[in-house]
Amino acid sequence: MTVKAKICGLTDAPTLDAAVRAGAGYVGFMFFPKSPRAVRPEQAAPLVRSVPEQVKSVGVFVDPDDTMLDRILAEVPLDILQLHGDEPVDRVAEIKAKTGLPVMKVFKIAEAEDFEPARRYEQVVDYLMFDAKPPKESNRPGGNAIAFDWALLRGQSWTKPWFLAGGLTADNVKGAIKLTGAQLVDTSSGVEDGPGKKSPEKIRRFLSQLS
Ligand SMILES: O=C(O)c1ccccc1NCC(=O)[C@H](O)[C@H](O)COP(=O)(O)O
Repeated sequence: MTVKAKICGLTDAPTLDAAVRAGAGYVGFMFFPKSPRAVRPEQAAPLVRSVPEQVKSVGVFVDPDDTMLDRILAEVPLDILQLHGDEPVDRVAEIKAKTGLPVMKVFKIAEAEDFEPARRYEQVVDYLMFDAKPPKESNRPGGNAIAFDWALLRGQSWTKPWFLAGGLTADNVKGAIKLTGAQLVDTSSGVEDGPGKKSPEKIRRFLSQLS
């Protein structure tokens, strides 16, 4: 199976186009206002509508309430909801039932025991994502350009598809895949010239490493 990538934190048509043309399987849009990659619903809507059917549009949320989900989903035709906050398992199940959309739950990893909660969510979610635990000083739970110790994933098996995320770049993604066996990878900072400034060239370089 070819490894598929999610390019996260897209905010404009040129970089979305670069990701789609270079073969991204998933494209991500940030609905966390403190993120340097945040998009407003009216900004995201035309971008998501332009995405071809074979590429999945992922909305990234941090502990969203129903009002926020209703408002954004009324405008933006997302395919998958990525939950990047501290959503408990029953809230994740509620969001999935309420929206009818596949959900991806993110687990922030620094040591082996950080995988344990994922076992409780496995039956409920459609995808898992393993990302690095954010540094204490960060004002966001993801998109921090930090990798965790990928060796922690060795020997683990999961019943749902899972993404490897955190600090992935064109220079390290091949090694990360080799070490972990990941079939799905995610990057944001690694394809930027600065926080929130996606680079079409870096997106193409990253995706070229997967073929
Ligand atoms: O990217 C953000 O600003 C962000 C903010 C709050 C929650 C999640 C966020 N990003 C989600 C992603 O899926 C990122 O791609 C993932 O954390 C990896 O980021 P990076 O280490 O920058 O590649």
